[in-house]
Amino acid sequence: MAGAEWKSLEECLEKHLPLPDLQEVKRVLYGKELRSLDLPREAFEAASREDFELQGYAFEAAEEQLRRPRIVHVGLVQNRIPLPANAPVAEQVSALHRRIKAIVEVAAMCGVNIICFQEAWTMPFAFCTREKLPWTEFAESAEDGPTTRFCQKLAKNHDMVVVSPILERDSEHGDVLWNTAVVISNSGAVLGKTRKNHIPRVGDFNESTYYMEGNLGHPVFQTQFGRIAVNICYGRHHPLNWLMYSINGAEIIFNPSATIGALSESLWPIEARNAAIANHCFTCAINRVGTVNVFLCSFKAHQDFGYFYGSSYVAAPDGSRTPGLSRSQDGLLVAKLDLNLCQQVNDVWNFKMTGRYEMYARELAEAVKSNYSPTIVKE
Ligand SMILES: NC(=O)NCCC(=O)O
Repeated sequence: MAGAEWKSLEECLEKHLPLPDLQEVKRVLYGKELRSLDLPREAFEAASREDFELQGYAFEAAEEQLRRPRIVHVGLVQNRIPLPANAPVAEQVSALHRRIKAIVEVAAMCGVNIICFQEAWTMPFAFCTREKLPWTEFAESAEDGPTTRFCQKLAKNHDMVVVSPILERDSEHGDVLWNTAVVISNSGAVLGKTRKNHIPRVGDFNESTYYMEGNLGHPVFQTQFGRIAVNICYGRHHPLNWLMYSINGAEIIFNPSATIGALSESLWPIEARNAAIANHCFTCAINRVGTVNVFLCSFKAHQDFGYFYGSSYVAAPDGSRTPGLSRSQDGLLVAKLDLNLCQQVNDVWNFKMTGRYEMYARELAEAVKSNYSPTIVKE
């Protein structure tokens, strides 16, 4: 399995395919071609100084007579952990705050309205270890923890909605831990929070050791720039999880993740993109970068989690998608969306109209009963 040396699928295709073939391959793999965004030169200079990749693309929608375009710029951030996982907790968190501040400043230069960071962005992805300390020390209050206060400043200073996925400690309810995304309005106020509904039970992703299954359902947040929701990591394997955010009106669903090549890299380009198609909305898939292999873990087998392959991308309701960010470098992906595309595609494909939700609801209500017997027709 390739590590950092294999930069991206896109780079590989561009290197090896003759141009006419490349165009056809891209048409099939990525849908209609997206225009590159004309981002400011200073933004590229700052990104290069800070050593992260910057890419930008525009998704267009048809002009309408009665509605003006509903343009929003989203920013997706993927990053390594800047300090080793055995550095003091407070130093690791501060280093991550500094790193994200530098990237958000570039996002502001690019006119980003809504930015989302990777899953559990304030910590190394330590859930493979099954150890409690020091990892539980990274948990914070969603309402007024140091990271939320830090993000509130960013949001207000840059007039930007910030989606901040953290490990949450809920001290008002028995100190329970949750895998949470805090949504901070561009005014700087905490708009609310949403929690990861599905906990992985796969490989070394031993996350039920750390936090509970989300109990907040599928909230959608009305922001000044559009209605957004957050389907955290492993939730992307559950089509009904995406569906419920969409049923509640989400126009953009962020999917902050932490996943490794050996487990999921072949699923990655499909799942969020399929969710955008199936639900007539935009989806933003974000994955962290690099390895974490300095755990203080006593189980040797759990010391090296594998390679987090980045490759963050945005997909649109018409099935088109941006190229992925690098597999190996920190990055900021900026995408200009016209939210009118959601309704336009809905009117073409009609999945919301043709979906037989009432029938599924009735059948599912029966199927979850303990005395349910599946309908199998036999000779
Ligand atoms: N963080 C997390 O839920 N990872 C699970 C692995 C995956 O979904 O690819």
